[in-house]
Amino acid sequence: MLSFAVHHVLSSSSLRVCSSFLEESCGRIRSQGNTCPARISTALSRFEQNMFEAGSISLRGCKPHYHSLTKLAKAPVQESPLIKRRCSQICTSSSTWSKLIKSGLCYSSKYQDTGKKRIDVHDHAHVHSCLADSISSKDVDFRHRFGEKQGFADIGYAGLHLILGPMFAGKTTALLRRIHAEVDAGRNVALVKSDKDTRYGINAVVSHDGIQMPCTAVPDLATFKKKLGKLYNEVEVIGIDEAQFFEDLVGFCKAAADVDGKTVIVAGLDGDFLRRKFGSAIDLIPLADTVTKLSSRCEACGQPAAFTLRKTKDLEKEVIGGADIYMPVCRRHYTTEQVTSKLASMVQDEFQALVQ
Ligand SMILES: Nc1ncnc2c1ncn2[C@@H]1O[C@H](COP(=O)(O)OP(=O)(O)O)[C@@H](O)[C@H]1O
Ligand SMILES: Cc1cn([C@H]2C[C@H](O)[C@@H](COP(=O)(O)O)O2)c(=O)[nH]c1=O
Repeated sequence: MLSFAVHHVLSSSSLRVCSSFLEESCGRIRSQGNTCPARISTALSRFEQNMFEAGSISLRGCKPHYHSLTKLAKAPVQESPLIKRRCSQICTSSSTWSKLIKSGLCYSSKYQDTGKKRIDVHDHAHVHSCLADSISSKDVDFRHRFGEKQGFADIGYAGLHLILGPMFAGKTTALLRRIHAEVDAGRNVALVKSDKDTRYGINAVVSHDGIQMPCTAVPDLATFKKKLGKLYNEVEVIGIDEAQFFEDLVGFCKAAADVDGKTVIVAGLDGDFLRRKFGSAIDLIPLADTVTKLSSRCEACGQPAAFTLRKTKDLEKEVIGGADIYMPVCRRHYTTEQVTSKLASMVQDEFQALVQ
């Protein structure tokens, strides 16, 4: 199976272009009398980038390919994480490949703007079921682009997606739905939340409706990465809930999406009960591919609610809780209720002072 895949990869025109590019780069490096591994690995990175941009076939796990690169580079070339992560496309035998194309489940086209090759796969679930007998699910890897029709995959897509909004807006529900879609598409997914959120159990992301999925609960995202260890490289999609509580959110998400080629889906509060910025979820907006601000229903009037009102007198920024402490409200009721609750607490304080 693997040798078939390698054969297919090696005979593809995109690889020929890229391997001649590498040959040329290595030749140039050698003619300059420089066999420094760092230079060779720079050449390799450029090669990989071209390979990726030529955009059709994954070299994942193709050790013989690295063997031939080693020969070309005249230096040991390790399987690079970039290839593993960014070229996660369809890696299968040529016969299965043509079967996919012929079946009409998959077609090959070019991006109109760049002329680069693009593979579209229709109905990934159907592809899986049709080909289950001839390939293992590990051999086929479909990438989703959110916002596009379900089941219509755009391959090679890494990115950052933000789901923001007040409490009870459906942020966790939306996150879990997206994560489920990724799991169904056969991608390796890891879900993480802040360990400050102990409301509905610690090792699961749970929505206010009780929908849940197992997760890792950690104090910060560096700990999450450390906990995953080598597995981090295998993860293709990272879901983050309660993002407002992670101090290292921006650095982690930036590296995961930009450098490590992951799809990162972040759900969290944009503002606190006083409508101040909460944590650094909103600092991700300039870095994000998509930003969705969800709204809830105002508990006072049923209109769309963009804000969270705290029902208690507590003034600390972080107070973990649910409907016992918070309610979603519209602009009108946020303003009036804030004033009312401030007045109520002032009266209560005065009263306490009098009776003491
Ligand atoms: N005022 C409310 N109190 C309790 N539950 C609510 C309230 N408004 C909406 N919900 C429920 O919460 C669900 C959304 O939960 P969830 O996805 O966990 O939201 P979020 O993560 O944005 O807080 C809604 O589908 C709804 O059933
Ligand atoms: C508004 C606000 C909320 N919190 C806490 C309360 C909850 O534990 C989470 C939000 O959870 P959800 O999944 O969005 O429902 O944040 C807080 O500590 N301070 C606030 O101002």
